[in-house]
Amino acid sequence: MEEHWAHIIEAIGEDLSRPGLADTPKRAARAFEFLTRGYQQSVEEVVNNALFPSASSEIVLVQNVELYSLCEHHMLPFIGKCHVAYIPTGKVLGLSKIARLVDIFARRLQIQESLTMQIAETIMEVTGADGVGVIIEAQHMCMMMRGVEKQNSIMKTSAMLGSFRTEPKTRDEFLSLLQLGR
Ligand SMILES: Nc1nc2c(ncn2[C@@H]2O[C@H](COP(=O)(O)OP(=O)(O)OP(=O)(O)O)[C@@H](O)[C@H]2O)c(=O)[nH]1
Ligand SMILES: [Zn+2]
Repeated sequence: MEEHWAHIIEAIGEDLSRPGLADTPKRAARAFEFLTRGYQQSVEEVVNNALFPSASSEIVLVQNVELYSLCEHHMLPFIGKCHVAYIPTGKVLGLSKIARLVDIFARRLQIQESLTMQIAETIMEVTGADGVGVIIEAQHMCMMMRGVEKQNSIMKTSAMLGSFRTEPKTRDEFLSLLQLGR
C-alpha cells in the first residue's frame, strides 16, 4: 500500500523527495489500514462470549455511538452517530460490544444503508433478540468537501428487525427513548 500511496502523491503533482513527505506513504498506509481494520475482525472474536443472563425483556438502547466510515464510492469519510436498540430474550450483550460491533462494519468501505442493515442483522444474530432497531445519522465528506458541496444535509437510515418492524408500539417507544437524550 505504501508504494501505491507514493504513486498517488506523485500523481497529484507533489514532490515525493521533499522532507515533509518522506514518511508519508508509510504513514498513509498505516492510517488506511486502521480506517479499514474491520476487514481483519470477526464478530466472534469481538463479542468474546460477553453475553449475560438477564430477565429483562424491555428495550435496551445505546445511543450516540460515534461512527467513522468510508464511503465505497469515493473512499472519503462519512461521520456520524449510530443508535442501537434491541429487546433481549434471556441474555444481554456486553455494553461495549455493541460499539465494537458498530466499528467492525463501519471500518470498511460502505454505503450507509448497508452498514445500518449489517449492524442490525448482527445484533439480532448474536443476541437472539426479539427485535432490533438501528438508526444512523451521518454526514458524507464526498457531499461536503467536493461534488454537490452541501454542508448541512444529514443522511438518516434505519433498519428495524423483528418486533421493531412488526410492532408499531415498540418502534414508537424506541423513537421516544431516542428523543429523551436530545
Ligand atoms: N445511497 C448512498 N449514496 C452514497 C453514499 N455515500 C456516497 N453516496 C453517493 O454515491 C453517488 C455516486 O454517484 P456517481 O455519479 O457515480 O459519482 P460522482 O460523479 O462522484 O457523483 P457526485 O457525488 O454527485 O459528484 C453520489 O450520489 C454520492 O452522494 C451512501 O452511503 N449511500
Ligand atoms: Zn461518497
